[in-house]
Amino acid sequence: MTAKYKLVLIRHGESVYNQQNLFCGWHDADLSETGIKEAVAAGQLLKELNYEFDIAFTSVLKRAIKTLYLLQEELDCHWLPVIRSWRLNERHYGGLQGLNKAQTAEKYGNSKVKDWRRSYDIPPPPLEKTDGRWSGKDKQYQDMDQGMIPACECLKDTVERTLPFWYDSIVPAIKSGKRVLISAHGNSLRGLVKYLDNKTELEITELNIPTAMPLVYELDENLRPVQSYYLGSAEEVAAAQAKVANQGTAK
Ligand SMILES: O=C(O)[C@@H](COP(=O)(O)O)OP(=O)(O)O
Repeated sequence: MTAKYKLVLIRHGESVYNQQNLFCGWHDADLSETGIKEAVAAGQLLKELNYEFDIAFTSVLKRAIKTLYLLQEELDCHWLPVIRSWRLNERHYGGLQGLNKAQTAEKYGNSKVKDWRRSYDIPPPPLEKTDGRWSGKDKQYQDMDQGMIPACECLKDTVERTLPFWYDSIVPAIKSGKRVLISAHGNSLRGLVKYLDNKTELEITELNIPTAMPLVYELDENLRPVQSYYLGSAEEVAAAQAKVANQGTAK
């Protein structure tokens, strides 16, 4: 198989919720100081390696939008068309949003928290519409059909709302020869990786995506992966992935 297209995926830099080890989901957390530095470093790395883009896609959450902006800053490409969609948002973490991951594991057990975080089809507990954390009150979603706003999502739900955007907006851009950058989230990207790599529901439970490490997909003419790799050393990537995996275990 010959690679025809290159696609770059990146999870945003560390957010303040990541820093405090809180479930974030659709909560619009900002980048932490570390997250800003991580995004700048990722942009510098892309620049050093001569990456250039023609279009970018991101979510409607500021941690992904600001990460993209910082990459554009380093790549000197603020002219880049940027398409934002709620369909690239993080998975909705329902009633877990705002709770500490390690404390939740102490309360419910590591295995339950791993099911909530990494299983394909086990959803976290739902949020009630009366809950102050209900996403329907956030400005981003005022024009959206309120019936589409999730109370919680498992990875399967996330994949089901991300893939229409992949097919309708991202695929045409790639096929027209545009070099595409996607700045998104741990789980919206896990869903996309599951789809691209055709991973099983079991395999995807062991996949963790680190913050602000560019993940390159080389795709053939049918957009099937020829190869994929992180930019950065294998040790660094493995350590960052292990750190993400361990966030959900009781301390
Ligand atoms: O919602 C969250 O807490 C994290 C992912 O959490 P885990 O599934 O890794 O617990 O999302 P992100 O920081 O990528 O937007």
